[in-house]
Amino acid sequence: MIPSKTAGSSKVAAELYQAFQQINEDEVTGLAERITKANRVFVAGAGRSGLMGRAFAMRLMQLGIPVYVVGETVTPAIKAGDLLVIGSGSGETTPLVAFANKSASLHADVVLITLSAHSTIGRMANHTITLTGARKDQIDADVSIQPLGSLYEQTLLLFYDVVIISLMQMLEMDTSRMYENHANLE
Ligand SMILES: O=C([C@H](O)CO)[C@H](O)[C@H](O)COP(=O)(O)O
Repeated sequence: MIPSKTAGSSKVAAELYQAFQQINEDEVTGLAERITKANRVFVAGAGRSGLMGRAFAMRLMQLGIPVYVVGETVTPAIKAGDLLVIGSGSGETTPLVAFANKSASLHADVVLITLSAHSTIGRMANHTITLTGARKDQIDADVSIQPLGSLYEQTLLLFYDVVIISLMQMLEMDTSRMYENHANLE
């Protein structure tokens, strides 16, 4: 579908607002609690979904939470007691299926944030959080004027940011303490 020339920004804002209204607050606090209970947090995702995961990992680090991005050279082995957070709209992206499988076999906690709760990763995860949006392969779906999985990826980023706010409350952290952990080699 080719978007019309008018009102693109207000349509994007409206569909993002609608997608975000579907988010259950219990899912936000539930993920925040899982993060506080985990020994370490591993964040995984591919492509644009992975970029949102990296942004989330940065904020977790600034909160003082031990966190790694899967695929980085300094990322160690996942173990029982750790948490793997996967952001995948399809829940079918091949390397992420392998990460979920390996983590589950090692008894790490696996959480998937997705559009597809019944996907391959959804069936393996200990917990699945379902967001609203268009899957990247549903190119004719009438869910969004944006291409591919953009609406899902934006909603994922905002969901991650709301989890950070919940963690700030739980850990009694404020933005000035988080700023102390901000990168200074940039
Ligand atoms: O980069 C992506 C693509 O541009 C879709 O908008 C996806 O985020 C990437 O392909 C990963 O897909 P999912 O695992 O299905 O989120």
